[in-house]
Amino acid sequence: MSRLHARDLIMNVPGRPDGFPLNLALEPGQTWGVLGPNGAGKTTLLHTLAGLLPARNGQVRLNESPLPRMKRRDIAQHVGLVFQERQDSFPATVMETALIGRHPWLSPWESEQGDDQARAQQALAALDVDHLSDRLLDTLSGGERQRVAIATLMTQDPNIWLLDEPTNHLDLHHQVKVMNLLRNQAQFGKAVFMCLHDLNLAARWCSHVLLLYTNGDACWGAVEDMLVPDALERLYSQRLMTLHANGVTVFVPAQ
Ligand SMILES: Nc1ncnc2c1ncn2[C@@H]1O[C@H](COP(=O)(O)OP(=O)(O)OP(=O)(O)O)[C@@H](O)[C@H]1O
Repeated sequence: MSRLHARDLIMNVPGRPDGFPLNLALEPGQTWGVLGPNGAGKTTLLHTLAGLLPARNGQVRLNESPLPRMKRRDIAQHVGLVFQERQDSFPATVMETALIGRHPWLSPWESEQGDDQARAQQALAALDVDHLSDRLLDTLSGGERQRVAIATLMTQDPNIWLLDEPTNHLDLHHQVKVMNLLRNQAQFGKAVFMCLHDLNLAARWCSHVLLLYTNGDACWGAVEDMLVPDALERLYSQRLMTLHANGVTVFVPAQ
């Protein structure tokens, strides 16, 4: 089990005042949704939590160790990140890409073993891309590539999963499949923290929500306390209609 803790964290969004410091811990079993308008700092926050960007103030601690004092490989054994944008510099097959997830667990000259292959195979199957194992990544559709990226994170098997808009490019069936998979991972002890633009996915699949405002304000808590129409309308500068169907609350933008 791992715990990632943002302590008085001010992320470094260029040109923006400090805003509200974040004090939150990602605990095993939790599924967090980070919501906010374009430019609010969601990606910046994810990269700061992964130790890829320095904080302007405050700290990110992994099991009480400040991230900047840790080796990248040690961080990668606990924390994994699915990026919003991917640049694949080298031609690689789907299987080779998934196996990159094992690198934090291998010594520098060690190659992947049968167990690593089995993990990658299992992850690709869980994301319905195992039939594409031998295909070059740059021949895949957007949704297939997104599912390979999530399978690579699953192959890495960190305790803390950070995902930047994991349902980007996915059809409805795969949105549901991926959100179920993420929630299952949390139920097995992972902590999941993901940026989302879809309020309804957050409402149905997240246990906790962080609202990030463009001016640096932030608030967070249990999903039922955070997804209230007034707060969401202020967040997006957009009027919403709230509907109830089959015991589910649905938010729809008013015209
Ligand atoms: N290198 C940079 N130089 C200048 N501004 C930057 C840089 N990187 C990010 N920003 C700005 O910081 C702000 C936050 O960006 P970030 O990508 O974190 O937003 P976001 O909430 O993830 O947005 P989106 O919903 O559009 O993905 C944006 O206004 C962006 O233009």
